[in-house]
Amino acid sequence: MRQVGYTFPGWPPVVQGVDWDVGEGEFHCLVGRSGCGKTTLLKLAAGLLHPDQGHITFQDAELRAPGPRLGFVFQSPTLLEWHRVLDNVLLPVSLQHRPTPAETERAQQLLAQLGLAAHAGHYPRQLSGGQQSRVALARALILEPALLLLDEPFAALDAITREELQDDLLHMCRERRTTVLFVTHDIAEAVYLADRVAVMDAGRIVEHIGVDLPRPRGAATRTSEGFVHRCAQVRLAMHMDMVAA
Ligand SMILES: Nc1ncnc2c1ncn2[C@@H]1O[C@H](COP(=O)(O)OP(=O)(O)OP(=O)(O)O)[C@@H](O)[C@H]1O
Repeated sequence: MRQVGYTFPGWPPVVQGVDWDVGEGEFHCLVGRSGCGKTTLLKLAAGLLHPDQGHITFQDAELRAPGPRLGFVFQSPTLLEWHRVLDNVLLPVSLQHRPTPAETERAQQLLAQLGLAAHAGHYPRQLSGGQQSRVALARALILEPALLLLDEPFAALDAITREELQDDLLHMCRERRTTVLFVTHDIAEAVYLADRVAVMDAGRIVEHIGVDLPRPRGAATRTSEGFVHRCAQVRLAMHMDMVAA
């Protein structure tokens, strides 16, 4: 992104002067206070909104090509209640053509990887919140997106389920070398997941913080000195030290 800006008509600018480079296969988290413009920036990245200043370019040939090479996971799972879990996962395929046996097999594999093999024939209302979030993740991955965009996908979950899903997400994305932009207001979540954390304030990215903690990450990461140090660095960039004072 180069000098990207966006203004809703009749309102002050929501995103201003954003420069953001995301390398192929990297995991970037975007943190910031409520209302600072994170979702709007993610929608710009997804092409759901178009910048009225600056530009966004994809160097990855797959993303430049036409077609759905981009996956999106929203804060609520947004599953279709009248479709079974397997059909929800296959929805992006069904919108294009009747799923082939190979695609159905792939959906089943994704569900199995996310611990949901036994739930393929269930309806969303028969699942817990965490299970529904996993289905939404499988649906976003079914077309093997080169870029995955997630907007606070685990915000409504309890702490343990959330940590499990963070590990699932990391594992699935590393395996596929998916490039990820993940919006959260949870600093620990951002540091645990990311290669880089972008800190946003009042429509601008005020700092990009590299997170060089070793991978694969796990329980030991969350209590390591490096992790605590990086969290403190992000807090400082968000001026949360002043709030605490
Ligand atoms: N359709 C709209 N029209 C006018 N203003 C909008 C519209 N959508 C969002 N805004 C404003 O843009 C600003 C940024 O909103 P955005 O949803 O991007 O913030 P956010 O950082 O994702 O917030 P949160 O963490 O609470 O989800 C807010 O002040 C919001 O009121």
